[in-house]
Amino acid sequence: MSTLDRLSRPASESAIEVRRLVKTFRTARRSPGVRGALRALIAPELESKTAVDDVSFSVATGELLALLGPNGAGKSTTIKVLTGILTPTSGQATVAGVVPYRERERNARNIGAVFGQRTQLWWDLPARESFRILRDIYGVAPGDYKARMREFDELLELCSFWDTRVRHLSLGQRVRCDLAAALLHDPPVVVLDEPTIGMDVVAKEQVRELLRHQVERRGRTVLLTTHDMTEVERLAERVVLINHGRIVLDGTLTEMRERFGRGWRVHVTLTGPDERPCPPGLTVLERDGARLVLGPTGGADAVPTHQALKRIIERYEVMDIRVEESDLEDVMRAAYRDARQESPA
Ligand SMILES: Nc1ncnc2c1ncn2[C@@H]1O[C@H](COP(=O)(O)OP(=O)(O)OP(=O)(O)O)[C@@H](O)[C@H]1O
Repeated sequence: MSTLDRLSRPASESAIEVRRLVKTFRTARRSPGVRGALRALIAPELESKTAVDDVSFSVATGELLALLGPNGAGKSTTIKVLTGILTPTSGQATVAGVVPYRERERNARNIGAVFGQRTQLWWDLPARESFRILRDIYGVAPGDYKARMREFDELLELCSFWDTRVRHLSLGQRVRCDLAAALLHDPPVVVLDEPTIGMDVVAKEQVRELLRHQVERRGRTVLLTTHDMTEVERLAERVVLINHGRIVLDGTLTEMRERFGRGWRVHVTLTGPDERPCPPGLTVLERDGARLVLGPTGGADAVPTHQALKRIIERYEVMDIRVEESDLEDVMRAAYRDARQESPA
């Protein structure tokens, strides 16, 4: 599918469909010591771990979706099913209409994958050689290869290190090469598992810029996992939040803030201590002499912030006033805490 085809497709068509996906791993339980090792060898005691538990979501063509969740939530397992590395225990997944674990080769043409913690390049070869091998594997035409490498170099500044062996690249350089390699065959879908883990701020921004470019200009569909909330804020409009293998929320960033954010607070410094009751619709959350922290009574939507500010200024003699919104890190902390409380023991 060419970039032109992708850009002219209706945005609602799903590029990724995950329906009632379940993945259970069976592993041998090992008791400590030599006896335990022997027992595990002769009569292994198997235990089951359900990493993904009835997960359904879809990603529209040309959309960037962030798959979020705490450590061990089931994000990588979901991504591995989409790349065809893992076969689900039940349920199903399709990527650009192909069932990844049934048609791995066809799926490989439709999907580019980046695993921040692992490289897909040839460890002992210079990065440039890996690109040439991938070019031949995927049959990328020489003109396209040249044009794409030029574009990747402009966005990711690859040429200063692409003659270095992959094993000698720094983490940031290696992931930038991995990204270019994943996009070289122009796949309509890209999945990235923590692509910017351990990167410096400049390298992170380059990767984000490239992803934005891929979605907005190339019409690519991107599924991203990350623990970096700045990344989520800069790139994603929609998020799927999972915990213990189950979906906790599928919605926009605004919906996530509304559900898990603690809303806004107003920090006020008065000209002197003032014991008068606070204005209607507001509650004093903290009081320290002339300093007050006020919040809405009965949820963030109870009073609009501009009304709250007006009422505070009318009631008190104010020296300084500032509104504090809970940031995305706070929202995620609350979401993970909530999900933990709701999850099965
Ligand atoms: N091959 C495997 N065998 C057994 N258990 C596994 C296997 N792979 C993953 N798990 C378990 O499945 C659960 C989900 O793991 P997964 O790697 O999908 O989490 P994650 O959301 O990607 O976490 P993180 O943010 O730490 O990368 C974890 O409890 C993990 O220990």
